[in-house]
Amino acid sequence: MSDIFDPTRPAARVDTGAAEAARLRQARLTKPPGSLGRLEDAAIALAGLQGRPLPTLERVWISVFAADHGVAAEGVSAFPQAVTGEMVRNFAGGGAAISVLARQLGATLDVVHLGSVNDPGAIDGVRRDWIAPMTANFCAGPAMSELQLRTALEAGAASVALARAAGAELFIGGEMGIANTTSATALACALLDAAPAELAGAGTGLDAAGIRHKIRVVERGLQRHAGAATAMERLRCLGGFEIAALSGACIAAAQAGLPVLVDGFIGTAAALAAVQANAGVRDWLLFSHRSREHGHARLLDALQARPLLDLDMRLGEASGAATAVPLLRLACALHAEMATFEQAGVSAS
Ligand SMILES: O=C(O)c1ccc[n+]([C@@H]2O[C@H](COP(=O)([O-])O)[C@@H](O)[C@H]2O)c1
Ligand SMILES: Cc1cc2nc[nH]c2cc1C
Repeated sequence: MSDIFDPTRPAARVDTGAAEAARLRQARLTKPPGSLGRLEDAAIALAGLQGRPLPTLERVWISVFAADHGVAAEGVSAFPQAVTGEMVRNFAGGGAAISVLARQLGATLDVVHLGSVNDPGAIDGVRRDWIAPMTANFCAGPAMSELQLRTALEAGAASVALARAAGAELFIGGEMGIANTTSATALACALLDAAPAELAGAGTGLDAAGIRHKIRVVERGLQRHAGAATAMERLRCLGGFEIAALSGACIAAAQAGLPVLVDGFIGTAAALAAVQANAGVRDWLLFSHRSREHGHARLLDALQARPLLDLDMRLGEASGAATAVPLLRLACALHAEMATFEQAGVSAS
């Protein structure tokens, strides 16, 4: 495999033989066929993705990418921009939601700082892959230069390479970036040819007037970048460093044959950009939850994705994906450890 990250290189093939073996096993387990519902589907899907009839999820890797957004200057978030850099420290210090969830899961938490306005310098436990303090305000020009987009995509691919080297069986990408729901909304509108009012939501907690203002900001961005015709160009003009890193991670994981569990609204917008750039990526994506963020359901529909959970979460940081891991682990354990009708001497239909 080449070391140079090429987003257009095709995704790996899913092992349909392993998935079929898992399907046959499910039919022989001591339960009415289909009675474990989507836990059965999850085990079968993971078997195909991991290329073995008995999938496991012992080693879970979580990368959280953090970056600031120039569009924050338009007053589109309920929180100040300084929070992005402050939360980077909190991730590494163990006090953020994802820090707790990762500890509970025994998962690796990889924190990647791509840029924030209050540069804290080196922080223990944070990988610094600095691009710039923030993106440019997309109302005024492209959010990223071509080099910045490439660097951000590669940051995601580099995290996937680390996950693989650590033997990860599942990759989870998360994000932190004040104003990034505005970026993700603009990107999603461009990718889906949707109106901002259909996709814009409260983010960290805007009121109705705040959401109306956010819609106008997204409209200005879309007008400014109406000429962006490809998924990657839309990502460059309207996205963010952490969003592009998530897209790069989805693509690199799919190319390497590592399943990805997608998080919330921002993660799904990044995944959609990845799939539009490289269609085979879709096969490698599992969807964890439906975020409370208004536009998430529409994004999930566009990807024909049915997430496992619907808990009104809207935090980001990979928190929704991490919360779904215990369910996936239960699906694997049921699949591997239940007795068959034959073994248990139970009469089949
Ligand atoms: O993941 C989600 O669905 C989600 C929904 C709303 C907000 N967030 C988080 O909130 C931040 C962005 O919100 P905002 O209002 O500043 O655009 C960013 O750090 C995200 O991780 C995340
Ligand atoms: C405190 C805080 C934590 C977050 N984590 C992800 N997005 C966030 C936004 C805020 C404001």
